Amino acid sequence: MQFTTLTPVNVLTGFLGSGKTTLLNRWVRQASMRNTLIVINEFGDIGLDHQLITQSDEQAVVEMSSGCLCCTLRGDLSQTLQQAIAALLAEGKPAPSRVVIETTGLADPAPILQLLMTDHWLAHRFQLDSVVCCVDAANGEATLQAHRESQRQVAIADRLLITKTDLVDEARLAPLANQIASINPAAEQWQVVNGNLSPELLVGAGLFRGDSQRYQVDQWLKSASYHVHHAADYRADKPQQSSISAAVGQPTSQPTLTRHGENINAFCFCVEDPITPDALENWLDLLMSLMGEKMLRIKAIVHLTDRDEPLALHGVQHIFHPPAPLPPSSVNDRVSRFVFITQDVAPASVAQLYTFFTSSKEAL
Ligand SMILES: Nc1nc2c(ncn2[C@@H]2O[C@H](COP(=O)(O)OP(=O)(O)OP(=O)(O)O)[C@@H](O)[C@H]2O)c(=O)[nH]1
Repeated sequence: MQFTTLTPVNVLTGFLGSGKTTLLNRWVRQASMRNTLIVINEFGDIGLDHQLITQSDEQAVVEMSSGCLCCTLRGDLSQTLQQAIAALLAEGKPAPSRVVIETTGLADPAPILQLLMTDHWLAHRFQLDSVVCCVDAANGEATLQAHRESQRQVAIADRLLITKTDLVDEARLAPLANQIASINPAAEQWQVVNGNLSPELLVGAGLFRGDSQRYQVDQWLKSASYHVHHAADYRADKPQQSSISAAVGQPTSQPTLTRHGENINAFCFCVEDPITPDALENWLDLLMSLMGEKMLRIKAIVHLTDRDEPLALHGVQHIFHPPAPLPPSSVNDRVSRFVFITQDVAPASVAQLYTFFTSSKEAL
């Protein structure tokens, strides 16, 4: 896979009224956002948000209304971008150097990420750079309790912005910050008033940074932010978890229990020895077919028995991006690390399925 020519895409999500448009308006006015194509998805025939974006010659704003990108408009994203880019070129303007997609407040961002991986035209031209999620400081806690979409938006994000912090006391911010960190421990958190935040903090969460021309494996995977489960601890001959996973300083492994009884789990599964390609394929295939809907996001650096260079994997629900080979120098060891963000799937289920395929491989 060739990363260098792909245009970065930032997905801006967050529940209804959480401050997405306010942020976008400030964000795209920054000099570093020149030549950005903004796609705004709104419900209803007469969307308003696109009118709230200050337009200039340096940005193009296109609106996708009458439906939600995560449900009914999936096929339209590719068409919308193709038309918008063709229109820019016809006006003698350059193709965009970045695309920002603002979702509806009720959107599940996972299908939008899937689209970027599966749509042939999109996948060959764009790569996900970051998912930015706004969480309203005043309503965020209640919204998270009540709305599954809001939990999934937080769980899948690379950057979590607590917005409207001018409306609440410091004392109310801490519980919300803890709540969203328990759902998504690896995402950077920032507090924002009226969308005022440096644009540099919102971008650059992808595996490859075009501006630096390098792979940023640690910043992308952030495996150290998660509670770690080791494959060796789940072997049939070793029923007890070792003390490694209970080491001091490990993030909590407590799932975040929502009102609907759904657990968001964010964890890292480590495999010390290189994995056979068959075991990897069988394990991931079964995971996706049994639990795909509940796999919000998977990122992994994988070492296989039959190749020296590590592979980067990125999956959303049932879909995986084609594996990207990385230069061996981009990692420090041969440990495979899989970061999972799941809804209602315990780490033990993922680990035990892995054990099944690896310990019984002679029988397969
Ligand atoms: N006090 C305060 N109000 C804010 C802030 N950010 C946004 N708002 C207000 O909150 C309301 C909703 O903000 P929007 O930016 O439209 O939120 P949105 O997420 O785009 O809303 P939808 O498109 O309806 O989902 C607006 O009235 C904003 O002016 C903030 O930091 N402080």
